[in-house]
Amino acid sequence: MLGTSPQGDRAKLPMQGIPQPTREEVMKLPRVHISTHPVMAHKMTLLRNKNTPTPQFYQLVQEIGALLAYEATASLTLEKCSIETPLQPMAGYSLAGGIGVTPILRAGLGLAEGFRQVIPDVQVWHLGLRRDEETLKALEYYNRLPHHVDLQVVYAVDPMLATGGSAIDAINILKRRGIPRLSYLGIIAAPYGLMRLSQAHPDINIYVAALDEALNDNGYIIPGLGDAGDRQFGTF
Ligand SMILES: O=P(O)(O)OC[C@H]1O[C@H](OP(=O)(O)OP(=O)(O)O)[C@H](O)[C@@H]1O
Ligand SMILES: O=c1cc[nH]c(=O)[nH]1
Ligand SMILES: [Mg+2]
Repeated sequence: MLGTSPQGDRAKLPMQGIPQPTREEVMKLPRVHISTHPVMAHKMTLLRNKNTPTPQFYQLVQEIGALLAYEATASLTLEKCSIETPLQPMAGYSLAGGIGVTPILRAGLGLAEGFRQVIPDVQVWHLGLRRDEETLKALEYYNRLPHHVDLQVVYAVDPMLATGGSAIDAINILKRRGIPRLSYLGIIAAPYGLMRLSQAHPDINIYVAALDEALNDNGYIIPGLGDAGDRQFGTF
């Protein structure tokens, strides 16, 4: 919220005057994957449209989550297994090791559902982070990460990578649990948040559906899609 000082001056907005990198400066960062799939571009346009109603928006977030999961899991390792088809035995493959998905509440919930449509056999580790809209700092309010970790990889999922504060904190929290391999999946990144996440955690892979222009003075991604949590859950 905009405030006024006792002298009557307008308080500074949180991103006002903060330099931001351009799209071109961040799109070549290592381990950053920006989707180029035409189906993704089609769904993204439907998602961004301000006239898309909540039920369709939530459905689209899940569909985009499934597409992102498909792209992000392309490098997972396989192990051989033996099965029998109705006709004969054969050697097949199964994904090696356990997989986890961490929705960053609330807005990550729809993405996690989409991820589970691609790989149903995942552990879901819920983590609640809420961005303080005045300071843009993330506050942790819920944590159901198990103490016993037997996963090969965890995907932190959250639609919006704005200042990057929530994503950086989420990855820090997951790293403290000793996950050997971590990735971040998001729908839209701002160059500023993408650069900060990549610098804070150069060892993780980052998958996003789109890279937008900038953050506005309030820390919202432009052109963006508005508030991803409110649009999924109808809380305007
Ligand atoms: O990169 P950042 O500047 O940290 O901003 C991004 C965060 O803000 C949004 O969540 P929000 O705090 O609105 O919570 P919500 O999911 O409950 O709507 C979004 O889903 C991210 O978690
Ligand atoms: O543009 C933004 C920034 C943060 N959170 C959102 O939901 N949207
Ligand atoms: Mg929100």
